[in-house]
Amino acid sequence: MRTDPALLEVELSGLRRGFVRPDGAPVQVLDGLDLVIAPGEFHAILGYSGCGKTTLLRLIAGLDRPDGGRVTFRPAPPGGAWPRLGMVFQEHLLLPWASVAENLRLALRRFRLSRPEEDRRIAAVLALVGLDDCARLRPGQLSGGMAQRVALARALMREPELLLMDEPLGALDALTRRQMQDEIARLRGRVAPTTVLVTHDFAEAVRLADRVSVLAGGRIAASVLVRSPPGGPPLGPDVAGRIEALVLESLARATRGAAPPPARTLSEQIGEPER
Ligand SMILES: Nc1ncnc2c1ncn2[C@@H]1O[C@H](COP(=O)(O)OP(=O)(O)OP(=O)(O)O)[C@@H](O)[C@H]1O
Repeated sequence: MRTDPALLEVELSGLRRGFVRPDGAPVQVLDGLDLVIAPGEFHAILGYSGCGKTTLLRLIAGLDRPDGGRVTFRPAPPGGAWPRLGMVFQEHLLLPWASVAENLRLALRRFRLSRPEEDRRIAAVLALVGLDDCARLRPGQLSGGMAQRVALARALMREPELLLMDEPLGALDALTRRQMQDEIARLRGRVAPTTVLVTHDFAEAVRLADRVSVLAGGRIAASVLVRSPPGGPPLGPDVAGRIEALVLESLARATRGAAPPPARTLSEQIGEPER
């Protein structure tokens, strides 16, 4: 486990959030959810459509408030502030009339940096996502995969302590999606803030994450360790397959209301010596 004190830990304790449907019926989306996201961990949240993944991400981002429970960051940001966030959504949300570079510059607006420092950061982050030549293009001139790379670059511009991604590859075709998974895995070798990825796709979750948590019935029904330590080498297809099966089984059990106790180590989960 990485112990860099600069990396952020996120603890969610007893989180509750409910809504009232248009027909007046109450819906309790999160119902006493507990979860610890370890410092520097890439944590995937997996669950069926409508189970509350986006609701959870919005609470972690501070875009919404829980009805009960709390979100705690360690180390605590000074003055009770929220940590520096980077967010990526299914849609790239780039401004169509602005160039790639200007879209990235807008992400820095609040930081009041000098123009040369902004230019330096824009060039560095475009190089990081492999789009050095695209600074002057507009979003309409980019492919879907390129636009999502710019969205990722924009999230990284702020040098986030916490990177939150809500189905970032959900709008891409299968081949581009696979390419972008490789791209995210490559980036992870160079930039590694604590990361939460929300996805429907369990193969993607297992491919990218250090830990996969299954959200069902308003709580974390199972939490499966995939890589130990975080950011470790990719799994062989055999181990990945067994972990995918474990995640699916957890999801099926949770749907039946029978949650397994959370296993702690890779070896406990799949019966292999930990690497
Ligand atoms: N502001 C709101 N008002 C009323 N209901 C809401 C609100 N936000 C979310 N919900 C409801 O809460 C439930 C969970 O929504 P949420 O978007 O968190 O699910 P999700 O797991 O992210 O779904 P998907 O995978 O389809 O994006 C849904 O039934 C949704 O209709």
